[in-house]
Amino acid sequence: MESYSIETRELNFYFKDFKALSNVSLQVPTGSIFGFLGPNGAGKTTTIRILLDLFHAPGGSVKLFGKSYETARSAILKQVGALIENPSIYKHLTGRQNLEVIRRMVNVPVSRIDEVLRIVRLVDNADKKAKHYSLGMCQRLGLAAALLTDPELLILDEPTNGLDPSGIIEMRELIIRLNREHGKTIFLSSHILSEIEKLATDVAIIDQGEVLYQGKLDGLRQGSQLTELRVELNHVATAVQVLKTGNFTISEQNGQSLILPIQSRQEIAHVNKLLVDAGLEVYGLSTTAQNLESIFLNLTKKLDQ
Ligand SMILES: Nc1ncnc2c1ncn2[C@@H]1O[C@H](COP(=O)(O)OP(=O)(O)OP(=O)(O)O)[C@@H](O)[C@H]1O
Repeated sequence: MESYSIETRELNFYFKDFKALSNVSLQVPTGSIFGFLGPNGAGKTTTIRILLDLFHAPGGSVKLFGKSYETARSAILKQVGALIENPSIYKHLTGRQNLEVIRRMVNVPVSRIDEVLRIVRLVDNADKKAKHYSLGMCQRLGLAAALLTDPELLILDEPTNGLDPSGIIEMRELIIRLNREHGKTIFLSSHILSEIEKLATDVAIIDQGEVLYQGKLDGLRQGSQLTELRVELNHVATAVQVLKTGNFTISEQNGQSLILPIQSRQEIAHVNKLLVDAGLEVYGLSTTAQNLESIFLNLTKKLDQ
């Protein structure tokens, strides 16, 4: 049986009258890099705060390593390292001194500082003041701090946010190394599909507080029967109106053609008939398999309709 480092059931969360999370149930397999993907405002940070016991979701349940915070709070927190957006770093101290401040709080041997500096590849800059660090180096220092206790699970909220391309690549490689070489289970949030796609073994997609998909990334591709239909015709604007009236969603349009997701061959015939019956001239109909980006967009767009 698969074991889960994180398991939540039916998490609901309100900010006053606003429902930020709706029945969020997650299962994060031990050993996975689990991508928690959703647009801005989807509820990722709120979920992460609940996972770290910073917010409480009444009625729902949160288990980390099969234990709940009510009975095993300190045992759980010893096994979790977190990086939530920008880490708090004393800019007037060096990287090493920053780690020393935290080391004393978490009470691990001094030798661990060199170990984590090596893991995040900051050894050469360890004695520079943090005010001279790039954002990517600050993020890696934050991760080094989270690694001091050698936790089993890392929870990272948008760890590549704001980084330049080389910082993004370094952070991505670091996350993969932490998973493969150091055996960490990694839960990481992002609003960028291509980021998650390059890293994650498993994924959950959240939008407007609801989990829309959960499972392997490949399952998302295979599970989606959707393909895209490109229609070339004479009056695109009129065609858009006709198809919207027929309950189709248009994903793209330009002067000569439009693109819409379709689920079956019958829908192709139906689209064609609607357009011809409306007096339009259809010059071409062609289908392509949807890429992951448009599967994601379609999933998250459905809720807005
Ligand atoms: N303190 C708060 N008070 C009221 N509403 C809030 C508060 N914090 C978040 N929200 C709202 O709850 C929803 C979920 O926010 P959350 O920060 O969890 O989203 P997110 O997926 O992490 O987005 P982002 O990537 O933009 O941080 C959003 O609509 C947000 O505006």
